[in-house]
Amino acid sequence: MSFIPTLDIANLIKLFALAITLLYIYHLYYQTKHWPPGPRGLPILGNIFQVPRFSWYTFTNWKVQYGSIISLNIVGQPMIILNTHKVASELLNRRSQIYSDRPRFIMAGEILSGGLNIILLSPTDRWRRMRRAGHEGFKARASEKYRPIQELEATRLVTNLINDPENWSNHFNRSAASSILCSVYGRDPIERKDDYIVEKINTMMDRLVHAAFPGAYLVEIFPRMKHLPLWMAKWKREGQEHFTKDTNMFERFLSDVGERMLTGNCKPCFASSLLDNQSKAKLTNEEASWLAGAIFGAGSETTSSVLHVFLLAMTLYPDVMRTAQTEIDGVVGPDRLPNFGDFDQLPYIQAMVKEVLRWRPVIPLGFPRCAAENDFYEGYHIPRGAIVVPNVWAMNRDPDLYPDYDEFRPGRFLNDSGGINQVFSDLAPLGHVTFGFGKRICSGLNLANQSLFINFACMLWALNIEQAIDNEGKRIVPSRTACIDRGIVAKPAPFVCNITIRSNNAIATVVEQMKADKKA
Ligand code: HEM
Repeated sequence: MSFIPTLDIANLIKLFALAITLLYIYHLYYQTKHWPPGPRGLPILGNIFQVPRFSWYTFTNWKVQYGSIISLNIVGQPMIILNTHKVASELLNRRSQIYSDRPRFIMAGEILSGGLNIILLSPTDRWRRMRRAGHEGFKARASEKYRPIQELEATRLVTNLINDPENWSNHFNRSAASSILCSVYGRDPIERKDDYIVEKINTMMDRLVHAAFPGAYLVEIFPRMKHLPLWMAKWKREGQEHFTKDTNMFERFLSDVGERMLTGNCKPCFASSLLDNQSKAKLTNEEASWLAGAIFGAGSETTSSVLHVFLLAMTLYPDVMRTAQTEIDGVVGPDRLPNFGDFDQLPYIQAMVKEVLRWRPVIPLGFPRCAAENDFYEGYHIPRGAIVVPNVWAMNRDPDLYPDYDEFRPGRFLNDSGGINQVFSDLAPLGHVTFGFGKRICSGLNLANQSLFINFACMLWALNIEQAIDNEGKRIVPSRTACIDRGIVAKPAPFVCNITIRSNNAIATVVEQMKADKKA
């Protein structure tokens, strides 16, 4: 009897499959040998099962074990995690010609957005033209023209919090959406968070985030599927239908602004300056429409999530709240709400904006980049096509820059004479890296900073925020860490707190201010 299997056709196929698998594993091993260090994964599947939800915590723990740059293999797709300012600054700022690309999102970027969404675009000529137009609209000087809108929205937010404090989360969502919608499309403030336009754009953003999620669509793993005929690919058919509808919607929003401009009935807004400068900016109608729509999507949920973080910080750090209120009371007094004229005299509130963004970054893993070429960093190979993820959470908690990193302490951004430290550190000039890096740093950071400043100042002028008390008279301390991960944006898990008015005079002043705003 022979123990050597006979080489019939079935055994030949098995042998062939085994050889291919071994070759593939060897190829992967050879390829990954010079990658940055990282946890050992499974053959073929790599580290896919080691990347949990809220993965910024895991990546930050791995920093201790593997260092400032880590590599993972996600079913053959290399992923590089940047854990320190030094490595992020070197790659994303200094080598921006290699690292300004985004990973390819076929469903989200190419089918649902038709290659028109600035956030998902590769650094092509189209991205450059859109980016320039976005910069013109929201650079520091240009953002100042949105200050009246932001002051008005801050008063509205305070009014809503006085009238219905328990619904603070909805008020934050409405307020952020309204403020950015007015800035982008010059619309009147929206009354409800489920406003028609807000809902439409948010639904589109949710669809994009869902589509970009790893594993949501097979076409991301097998890109050739993109070319399947429509009758064979329901997902593609539906994606294209959404794209057509969204494009029509954005074009309608823009043409509506154009019509209001003709009748002299349009407030200055981003869309109106886009239309004024469209030919200079060399944007087609489709491009201009998508740029305005994407900007609303990029700015609304992010800003609202930061307001949630602010409330959590105030609930956990009453001393910080009182220090801020003392500053505001000294500068503003009891008879009017704070406004942007107070900006320079409120350095503690400016520092608070930085600290809220640092303490709980609402995009803890930034927005992914992609290596456009093979590259080497400190002897490690970063392969072309690798997804590059800046671990913003870890950087904002760098113990060398922020020794007590888990504490909410705005004072870290003040100098000895109590003024704001304009450049906190060469590695994190803004004091944090929550707005991203290099050529793709957030286009709306000036608008966002302004909005946070005026909202914090007005809320703290009018309101006290305290821990709620339960039925047994005990304080309800919200979790410092529990959060909701919405795909890219993360915000604190729901919590209760007590929001009360600081004085009756404040109510009267807010009511008067609202009346004046309505008249205007
Ligand atoms: C506090 C609120 C905000 C945060 C935390 C935030 C954060 C970010 C981050 C992390 C990125 C990716 C940067 C990178 O790749 O390095 C980004 C991109 C972007 N943000 Fe913001 N953002 C906020 C508000 C806004 C606002 C209000 C606007 C619009 C007025 C805006 C418009 C954009 C745009 C257009 C991009 C894409 C830039 C590109 O890919 O070239 N963001 N933002």
